[in-house]
Amino acid sequence: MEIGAVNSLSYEDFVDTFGNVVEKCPIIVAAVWSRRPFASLLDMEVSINEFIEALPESGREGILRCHPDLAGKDLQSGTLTEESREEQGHAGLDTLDAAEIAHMARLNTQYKLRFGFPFVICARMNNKATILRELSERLKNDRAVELACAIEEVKKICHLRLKTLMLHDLPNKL
Ligand SMILES: NC(=O)N[C@H]1NC(=O)NC1=O
Repeated sequence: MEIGAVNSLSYEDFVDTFGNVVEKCPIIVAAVWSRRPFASLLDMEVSINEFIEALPESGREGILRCHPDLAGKDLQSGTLTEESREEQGHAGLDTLDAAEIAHMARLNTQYKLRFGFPFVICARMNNKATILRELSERLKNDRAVELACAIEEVKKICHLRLKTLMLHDLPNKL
């Protein structure tokens, strides 16, 4: 997929196509559309990241709050977005036993009580063991450090979603 084809998309098609590169936050690509033409996919990704970084703290927290819990109720009830389902499946979170689900839920709850947003990590770059380890470790962070760390994970998820779209899904969509 050529960046030229992306640059020629109407904002409706652009948002339809890239709306979930940041989970349930289509407003981000809707805003970034006006920064076209992009020189490359990387240029578009940089624009998304700059937009996120320019948000006030409440906006960055809001992005995190749009993410589903890992191995949480959306996974159990089949209501995850397609992207999130694939990512959580890739990390093996769809094959946890009851004790592991309960353990993850306890840590997720502890994390949310401490920070006021859900634990976010790039599932495709992890597995169940590293996710549990990171969840326990990051619970010890200061709030500001943790917010920055979680936003970096959002950027990693966005990077892989963009790459997947450009390599596989986009030729079928456009
Ligand atoms: N909570 C959380 O990290 N969710 C996500 N991580 C990821 O890779 N996909 C998600 O939906």
